[in-house]
Amino acid sequence: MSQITVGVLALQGGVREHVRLLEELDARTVPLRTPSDLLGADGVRVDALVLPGGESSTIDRLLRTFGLFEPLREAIAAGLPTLGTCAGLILLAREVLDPAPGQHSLGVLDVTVRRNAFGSQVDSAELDLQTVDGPVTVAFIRAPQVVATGPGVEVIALRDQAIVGVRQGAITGIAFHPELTGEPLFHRRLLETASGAAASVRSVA
Ligand SMILES: NC(=O)CC[C@H](N)C(=O)O
Repeated sequence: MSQITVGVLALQGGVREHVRLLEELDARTVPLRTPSDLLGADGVRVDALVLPGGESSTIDRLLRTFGLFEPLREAIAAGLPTLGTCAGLILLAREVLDPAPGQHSLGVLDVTVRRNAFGSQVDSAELDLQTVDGPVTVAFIRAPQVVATGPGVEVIALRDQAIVGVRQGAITGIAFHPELTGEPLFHRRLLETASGAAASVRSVA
């Protein structure tokens, strides 16, 4: 398998832990801050994307300030394999029930989310969850919850009855942080999806 290059959105939030986990899985990573980090002369320069946790309204504002909002939205909508964690899930969502004033989202994942759904700043927890791909140990930090899903969206993880992980095509959104516990399942999946996508592009070329 040729090496996969993952663009990690690096405007704000928990970037380093994603980079470490991806590199442990033999991926190459590039920090994304500007449109030219994402787009080269021949199109999108990365095979996959990670949108990390942090503060979704801040990341949204910086995306628009740096002119990256629209290129990122187009690349994901066109099928670039993407993993969004926590604030990254909020950024992907079609609808945010309780946005900060002026907060936008990319609208590429057909879900409605509620921010800070499990309590406030003090609500941080390391939990064992069942997912469709097996058990994981992950961290929740001021996590959102998915409160509605569109028809093409598969639920991949629940916390009690709350939806905390979803997949739609090549997009995965999770409300929690696997990178903080070193849980590789979701990043491994992202790399597998990206290598499948790269192989199918090569076979039609
Ligand atoms: N850990 C996180 O990413 C928290 C997300 C934060 N509550 C937000 O609304 O953006």
